Amino acid sequence: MGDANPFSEEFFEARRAELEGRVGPRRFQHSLGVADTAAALARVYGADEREARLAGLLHDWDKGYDDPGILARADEVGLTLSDELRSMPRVLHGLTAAAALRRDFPALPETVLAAVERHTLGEVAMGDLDMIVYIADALEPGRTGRTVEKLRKQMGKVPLRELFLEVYAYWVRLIMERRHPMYSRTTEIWNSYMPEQEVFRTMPGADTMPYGRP
Ligand SMILES: Nc1ncnc2c1ncn2[C@@H]1O[C@H](COP(=O)(O)OP(=O)(O)O)[C@@H](O)[C@H]1O
Repeated sequence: MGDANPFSEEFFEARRAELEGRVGPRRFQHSLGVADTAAALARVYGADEREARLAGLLHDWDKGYDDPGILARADEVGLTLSDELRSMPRVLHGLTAAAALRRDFPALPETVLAAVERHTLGEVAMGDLDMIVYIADALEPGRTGRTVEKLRKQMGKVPLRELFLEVYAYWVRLIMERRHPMYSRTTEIWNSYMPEQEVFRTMPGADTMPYGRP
């Protein structure tokens, strides 16, 4: 089963049914919305639709755990967490899901697992699929609000990376408005997409990871 072709309809349907038992009904509907939105974005931006649909379906695979549960899950799947991440259980489900899915379904491509892993906090040097799932998580039809509606209208109209940065900035604003703690690497991640950093990276002899290696 773990070796089944991850792009078959059987695999998708089996994970869909399993997901329904892992998360509540709203989260399940959200996941289906993210799968569809990610596939639509992949079509528009020239990425692999099947990978996008699958990563969208699986991104909240571990969202059903409560705070102590997700910390236990992190231990169970062998993650080594910094003290900071251990203090932020709400951001861990993508990291644990990627590790658990890699273990339980070894045929899943790393590109899909990376998109699942990065869907909450983002990362430096994200690929198209990573950005697509990050955006789809925020803009699937179940998400509401003026900013979401404005951003949704930009799907397919602005370059993928521009849309990703708009969505990332929207999330950072939300976290600040809600007075939630901000992951300390958020600035590093944001800066890595700024044009100044791109220029820096292309300079001969420049360290391509000026903020240190992950
Ligand atoms: N850079 C960040 N720093 C701290 N918390 C974050 C960051 N990005 C997202 N979060 C928080 O992580 C939680 C889970 O995010 P996510 O999985 O994307 O959203 P959702 O649960 O709405 O699908 C949210 O509470 C969000 O505010």
